[in-house]
Amino acid sequence: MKKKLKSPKYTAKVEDAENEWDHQAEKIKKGEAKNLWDVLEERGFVKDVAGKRETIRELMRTRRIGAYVGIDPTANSLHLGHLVPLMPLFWMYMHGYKAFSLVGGSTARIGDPTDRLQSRAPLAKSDYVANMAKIHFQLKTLWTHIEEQARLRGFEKKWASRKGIVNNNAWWNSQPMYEIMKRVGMYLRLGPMLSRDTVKKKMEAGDGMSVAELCYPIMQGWDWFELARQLGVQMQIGGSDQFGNILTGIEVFKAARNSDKDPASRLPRDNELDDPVGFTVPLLTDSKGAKFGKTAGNAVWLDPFLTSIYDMYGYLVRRPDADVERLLKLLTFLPLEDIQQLMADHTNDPSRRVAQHRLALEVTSLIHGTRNAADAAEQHRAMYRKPAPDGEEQYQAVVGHPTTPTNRPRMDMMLPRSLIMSTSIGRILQAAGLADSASAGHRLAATQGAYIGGAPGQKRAMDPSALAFTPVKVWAAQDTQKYLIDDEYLILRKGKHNLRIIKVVSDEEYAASGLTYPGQPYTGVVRKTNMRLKEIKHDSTLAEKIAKELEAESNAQKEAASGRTLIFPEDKGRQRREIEERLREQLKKSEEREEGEEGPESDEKTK
Ligand SMILES: Nc1ncnc2c1ncn2[C@@H]1O[C@H](COP(=O)(O)OP(=O)(O)OP(=O)(O)O)[C@@H](O)[C@H]1O
Ligand SMILES: N[C@@H](Cc1ccc(O)cc1)C(=O)O
Repeated sequence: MKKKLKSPKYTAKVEDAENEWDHQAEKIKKGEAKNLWDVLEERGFVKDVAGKRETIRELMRTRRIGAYVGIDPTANSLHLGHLVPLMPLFWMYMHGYKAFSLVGGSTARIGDPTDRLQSRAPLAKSDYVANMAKIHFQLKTLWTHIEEQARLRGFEKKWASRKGIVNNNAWWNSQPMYEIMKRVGMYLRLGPMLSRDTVKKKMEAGDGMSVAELCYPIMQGWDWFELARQLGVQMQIGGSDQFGNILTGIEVFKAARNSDKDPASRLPRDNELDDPVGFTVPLLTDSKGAKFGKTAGNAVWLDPFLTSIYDMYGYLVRRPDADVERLLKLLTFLPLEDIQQLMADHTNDPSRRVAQHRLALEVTSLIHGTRNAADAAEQHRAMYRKPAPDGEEQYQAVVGHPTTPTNRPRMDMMLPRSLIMSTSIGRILQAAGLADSASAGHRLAATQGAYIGGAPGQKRAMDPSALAFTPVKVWAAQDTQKYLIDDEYLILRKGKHNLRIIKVVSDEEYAASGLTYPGQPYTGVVRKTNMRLKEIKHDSTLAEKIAKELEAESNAQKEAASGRTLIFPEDKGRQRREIEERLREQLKKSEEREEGEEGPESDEKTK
C-alpha cells in the first residue's frame, strides 16, 4: 500500500502529543496524577483480565493505546447492559486514548454462540440492514453525548485522542478465506476450541454447533487484528461472557501478527507491552440475576420508542438502595468523591432517593442528552408527589406530556411503496416527519437541508460506517426510488441526528397496518370534507350519518359541561342543505388554515 506523506505541521503535532503523553506518564509514576487503569478498577469495571494486570497498567501509563468494544446488531437497539463495556471506552476517550465501537455487521450474520444452547435464529436481510443502521446511529448519538459530557466535566480535548465507529463488513465483505486459514487456521488447535465450556455445553445439551459458530471467535479475533493494523487498537473490552472470545482473540491476533512476512507492515512484537490485552466488565443483571439484554427479554432499550425516556428514568429511580452506589460508579461520570457525598446524603434520608434520582438524571443525560433528561426528571416529579410517610411513592396526576409511543418521533418507520415511487420528495420528507408540510419539505430539498442514504441503485447489504449521504434535491418523483437499499429501505436524515429508517412496504400492507403518515391523502380535514361533500350529493341518508358524527365530535367537549343533547330536524332536504352549509364553512376554514401553513410554494403538481 502506498503510504501518504505527512506534512511537517502534522509531524510536529504528533511529536507534541507524544511529549505530552510522556509528561503525563511521568506524573503518574511520581504519584502526581492517576493512572486511568486504577480509576477503572476503583469504579468496578474490571472483572477478568486477559494479560497481566501490571502489564496493562504500565501499557496504559506509557502508551496512548487504542481500545474497542464490539456489538452485534442482532436487535434493533442498544440496551442499558451495553453501556457497561462502553463506559470504559468513553473514559479512555476522555483521557486522550483512541476508542472505537465496532458494529458486527458480519459477525451478527453468524451469531455468537457463547453461553447459548440454541443457535440464534437467522435474521431476515431487511431486519439485519435496519438493525445495523439503527445501532450505528445510536452509537453516533452516544458519542455526541460523550463530547457533551466531557465538556461539562472539564475534560480538555486532546488532539491525538480518537473516537469512531467501525463495521466489520468493511473487511469481511472482501476477506479471502485463504489468508485466514494460512495465517491463523494453521496455528490454532482444535482441542482447546472444542474443550471450551460454552462449546461443550452447546454440543452436549443444546442444538449442536455449526462450523461457522465454532469459528466465530476466530472472526472476532481477526477483527481485533484488523483494528490494530488500521487504527492501533491493542485492547479489547467486553462483557464478562466475552472472556473466552477475548482469550481466543489474543491467540488469533498473535498468529496473524507473527505470520506477516513483511517487517515493514508487521505490528511490533519486541516486548510484552506490544501484545494485545483485554478485560471484561461485570454483567448487569436483573433482580433474578439474569444477564440484562435482548435474549433474556428484560432489556431497557436506548431507543426512546422502545423504552421512553420517562420510563428509563423511572426504571433507574426504582433501583434498590443496595445497587445504587455500584451503578453510579459504572454508569455515570460522577467523580468518586461526589458519589460518596451523594451516598451519605442518601443514607440520611433514603426515602428521598437522592442517589437514585441522580443516577437517573446522569444516565438519561448520557443516553438522550441533558435537555431530554431534564424533561424526563420534570415529568417524573409531576407524576409523583412527595412520598407518603410509609415511603411508598404515590401516583398523582399527569402534568405535561409524558413521552409515549404515539408522541415520540420514530427513528424507524413504515411508508407505502406508492408514496416513495410516485410522490415528490417534499411530500416524502413530510411523510417521514422531517418537514411540517410538503412545501416545507420542498424548501428543505431546495436548500439541500436533507440527506438521503446510500448510493443510487445500491443492492449490496449496506455498511452504515461506509454509508454515504447525498443531499436531497428537488428531483423528479421517480428519482427517490433509486436510493432504495435492497429495494426495501430508504434512509433520510435532517441535520446530524434526525434520522428516519423507512421500511417501504406494499400499499396493502400499509393499509392493513392501520397507520397513517403526515400529509396522507384523505386523512386531512380538507380532503376528507371534500370527499364527503361529493358523497353527500349522491346519498341523502349519508347526510344524517355525517351530521351525527359532526355533532358527536363537537358535543364531546360541550356535553360534559352542559349535558345537553341535540335533536335533529325532521325535514331531510333542509337538513341536507344545512349540513352542506356547515361542511362548506368547515372546508373554507381548513383551507385558509392550510394555506397559512404551507405558504405560496404548495406543490399542487404532485397531487
Ligand atoms: N447486561 C450486560 N451487562 C454487561 N455487558 C453486556 C450486557 N449485555 C451485553 N453486554 C456486552 O455488550 C457487548 C455486546 O453484546 P451483544 O449485543 O453483541 O451480544 P450479547 O451480549 O450476546 O446479547 P444478548 O445475549 O442479549 O443477545 C458484549 O461485550 C456483551 O458482553
Ligand atoms: N461477540 C460479541 C460481539 C462482537 C463482535 C465482533 C467483535 O470484533 C467483537 C465483539 C457479542 O456477541 O457480544
